[in-house]
Amino acid sequence: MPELVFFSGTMDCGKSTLALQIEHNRSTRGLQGMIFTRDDRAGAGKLSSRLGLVTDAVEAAEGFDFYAYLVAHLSQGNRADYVIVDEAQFLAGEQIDQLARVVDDLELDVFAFGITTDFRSKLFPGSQRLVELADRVEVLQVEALCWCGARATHNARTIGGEMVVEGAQVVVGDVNQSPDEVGYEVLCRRHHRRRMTAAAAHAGALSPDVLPVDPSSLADSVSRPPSSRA
Ligand SMILES: Nc1ncnc2c1ncn2[C@@H]1O[C@H](COP(=O)(O)OP(=O)(O)O)[C@@H](O)[C@H]1O
Ligand SMILES: Cc1cn([C@H]2C[C@H](O)[C@@H](COP(=O)(O)O)O2)c(=O)[nH]c1=O
Repeated sequence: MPELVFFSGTMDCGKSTLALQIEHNRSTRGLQGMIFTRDDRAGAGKLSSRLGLVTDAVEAAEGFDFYAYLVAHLSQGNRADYVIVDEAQFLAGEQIDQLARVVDDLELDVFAFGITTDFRSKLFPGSQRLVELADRVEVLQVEALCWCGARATHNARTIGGEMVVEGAQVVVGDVNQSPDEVGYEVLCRRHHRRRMTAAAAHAGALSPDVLPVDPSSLADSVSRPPSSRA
């Protein structure tokens, strides 16, 4: 049975790499895929991974009709055995409905890849509809890590290393940006809630406010046995 599968995770957890691997494994066995993306960092009509791999893709801009495109493609005598869609979070809900129809009526597997939530930890419209409609939701197993070492589950938007919570839902960008650019950082929920990025944690560690203790009293307490301390 063909399936609509949503591969989800935070930014930088390997979704585009997996999309390219699925494409590679199937195309080397003679299958023909249709690859779509929207607003990839590498530019329009590209599906790119941070490992350096990139492939051409059809840019599924606002208003693009997946079902009509594939029906036209097939009825012109072209082949499509499966469909890959990257950056699926950016799609409209109705475009995800079209992908479900591609699975059910055209009987093609559709593999969609995207982040689930935005920088405010709210669902993107495309991801919401995928969670509602997908046959399977697969959370990527190569976990991205928060600076504290816990599994990263949330995406923070940063300016100068500080987490921001105001702004447009869609701002194309990357992790590890220079401090003056808008960037992103993956965090565990605890640190996303506290708006504590790596830079904020580092600044806090260096701040004299973190340990409001007189250094001389510390020296005093370690030189005396615990029983004699106040
Ligand atoms: N220099 C590197 N060496 C090994 N793995 C890397 C390197 N750079 C990035 N990666 C891997 O690539 C992943 C990001 O892959 P990518 O497909 O671009 O992520 P996503 O599409 O989920 O944002 C990182 O989590 C890491 O596992
Ligand atoms: C959290 C968040 C992310 N984005 C953008 C930033 C990137 O261009 C993509 C995610 O790409 P990746 O391959 O998964 O790293 O989404 C955004 O526009 N708004 C957000 O809140």
